[in-house]
Amino acid sequence: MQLNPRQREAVTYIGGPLLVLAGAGSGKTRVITEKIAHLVRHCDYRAKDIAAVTFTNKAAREMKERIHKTLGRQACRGLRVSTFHTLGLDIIRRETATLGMKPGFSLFDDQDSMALLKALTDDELDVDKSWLKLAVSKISNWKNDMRSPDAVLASAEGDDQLFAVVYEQYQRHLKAYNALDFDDLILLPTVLLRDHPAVRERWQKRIRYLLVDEYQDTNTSQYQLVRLLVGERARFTVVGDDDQSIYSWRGAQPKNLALLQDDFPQLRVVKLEQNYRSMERILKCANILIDNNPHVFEKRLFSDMGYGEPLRVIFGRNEENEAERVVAEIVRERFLEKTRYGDYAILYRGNHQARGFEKSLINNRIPYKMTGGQSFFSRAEIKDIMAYLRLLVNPDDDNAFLRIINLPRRGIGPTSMERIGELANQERVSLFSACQIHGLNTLLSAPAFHAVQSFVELIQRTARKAAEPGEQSVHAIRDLIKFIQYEEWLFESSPSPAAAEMRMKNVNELYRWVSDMLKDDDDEALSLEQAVNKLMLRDMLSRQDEEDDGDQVQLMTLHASKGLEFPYVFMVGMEEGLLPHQSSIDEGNIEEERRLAYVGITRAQQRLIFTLARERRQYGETIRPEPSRFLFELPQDDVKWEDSQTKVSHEEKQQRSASNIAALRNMLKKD
Ligand SMILES: Nc1ncnc2c1ncn2[C@@H]1O[C@H](COP(=O)(O)OP(=O)(O)OP(=O)(O)O)[C@@H](O)[C@H]1O
Ligand SMILES: [Mg+2]
Repeated sequence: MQLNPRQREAVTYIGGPLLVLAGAGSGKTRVITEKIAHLVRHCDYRAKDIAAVTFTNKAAREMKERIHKTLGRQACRGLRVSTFHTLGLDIIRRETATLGMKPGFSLFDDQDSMALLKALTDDELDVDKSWLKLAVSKISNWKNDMRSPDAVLASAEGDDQLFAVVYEQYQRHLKAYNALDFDDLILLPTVLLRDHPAVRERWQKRIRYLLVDEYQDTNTSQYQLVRLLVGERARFTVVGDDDQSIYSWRGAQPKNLALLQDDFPQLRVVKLEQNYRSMERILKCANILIDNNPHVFEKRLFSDMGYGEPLRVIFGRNEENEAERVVAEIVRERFLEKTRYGDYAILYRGNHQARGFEKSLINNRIPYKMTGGQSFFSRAEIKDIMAYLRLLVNPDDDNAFLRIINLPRRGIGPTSMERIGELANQERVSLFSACQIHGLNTLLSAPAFHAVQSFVELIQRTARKAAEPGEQSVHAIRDLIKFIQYEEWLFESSPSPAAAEMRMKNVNELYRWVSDMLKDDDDEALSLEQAVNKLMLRDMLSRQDEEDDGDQVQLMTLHASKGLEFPYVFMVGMEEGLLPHQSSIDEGNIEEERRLAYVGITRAQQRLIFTLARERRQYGETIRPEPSRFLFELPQDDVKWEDSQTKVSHEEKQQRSASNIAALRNMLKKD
């Protein structure tokens, strides 16, 4: 592939700081990878002198692969390609002594931070979830703005005074726990480099050239880190697009783009104008949409990939039907056009929207991969309940047994477990069988023995009921979850009631999922054993594929899709309240949502389909959402809305498409 003249200029210019400012798909990331190769091949740089920073782990992985392909693995040794946070962690790890930290620190995620804040405030204040969230975000913002607790305490007014006190305590406790939160990963190295000239010099020598992708999403402390790392020599290239700035909620400052020019007067700016990713029509729609936002920088973007087909808008009856229709579309195209599953991406605003799509893909046996957001089956609560189900269908499943024998707690401790284990070994039977061996009572304490007995009875009783067809087995599972008081256990063991509620919602979802399989109306009802195996297989497959992007439909949030591209894209949930998100509507922050829509649209290479639901369940009630305002901002000549005829004929169409899928599936099976 030939670089165009502007790209070549950006790649070969190493005389001073460089900013590449250009729209989506114009080859900014490409410039970064080519430039790394150029530095190693033609300039006096070794791979280990170079660091490249991207925004997500996935993007870092992809970038590394691209460079490996160009330079070969060997030549890439020591090259740092990572996210800001990983780079920060790297610096912290090597500088624990200067930082006055004990080695072996732990990292706190948002949930941990919330739990700590709750513990700190519990005695004196009666705080609710939204207060805690506000506290977390205030503290995060202060950290991103590099303001220490002391500085905040000195200047805080009104409500902020209380938050400042909490910030100070929170920070003290983190230190006592030898723990860091997410924002510390940037803040600590930044402060360290700022205050210790010797350390700063060491790192400036270590990282002789710095490249930053998605520069528009850096926040103040990240920008300071960049400044400190590049120092006076200012050997760096940053690339970005102000129209794709979508992280203001994490303190990202698109104005950092302008700031760069002030801080580095010798900055060279290169603009790229050709988009090599998308068909012209897709690009036109993206450009027209984003024109509704005010602009600081003038940018043009054209494509000569051909005009392409119209963008489409598809309606689902409800959210389930929306997911079914997307999957039907994929199945149909794959059959008719011989496309690959891996060519499809389903993009949504929030992770909670993914569930229905996962379900529909699984039901149709379509491989998929979910990026970011935790996949359903890796959640602890799902693993717990799955372990119960596995034990019901296979009492000899020792792993399942071990997971749940004392969960929820029933007083069967490690000593008892050891004894049961020894007995099982001795008799060469499974743990569950060992629990039924005469003589176990002499090995365990009386309470532990009784607990084991009632556990065995519970499993046997439920397994008998669950082996009956349809309704009966569904009830058996429902009764089991109630009987073990799993919900109460979640509330006891979760960091917050909100977390417990969310986990219980997942459990209910799994329950609904299994029930549907057990009492399928079209004679396809599965036995519990079949259902459990199907789910397990799905789980194993998805784990196996965690690292490799095989031929799988990609599921991710719009935020996570930044920088990526796919031949066929579905932007789902195109409704007021979802995109733009309700909280942004309330806060009047539509511009950021529009940029998010722009990011989504510009991921598509050949085909783009928007979907939405006519009805959606939300907090227990059914709402009838309005189509997203962004759909109306597109040039309507280029958008084909699915005709919204009367409901009856609409449903007829649904049925027809459902029976079409069944037919297609049968044909594919024969393939
Ligand atoms: N000169 C070129 N000739 C042909 N294809 C190119 C050229 N430059 C880039 N491309 C291709 O265009 C696509 C988009 O490039 P890239 O991902 O680098 O764009 P980007 O500006 O980083 O986009 P985004 O803003 O979405 O991150 C990639 O498939 C890339 O390989
Ligand atoms: Mg990019």
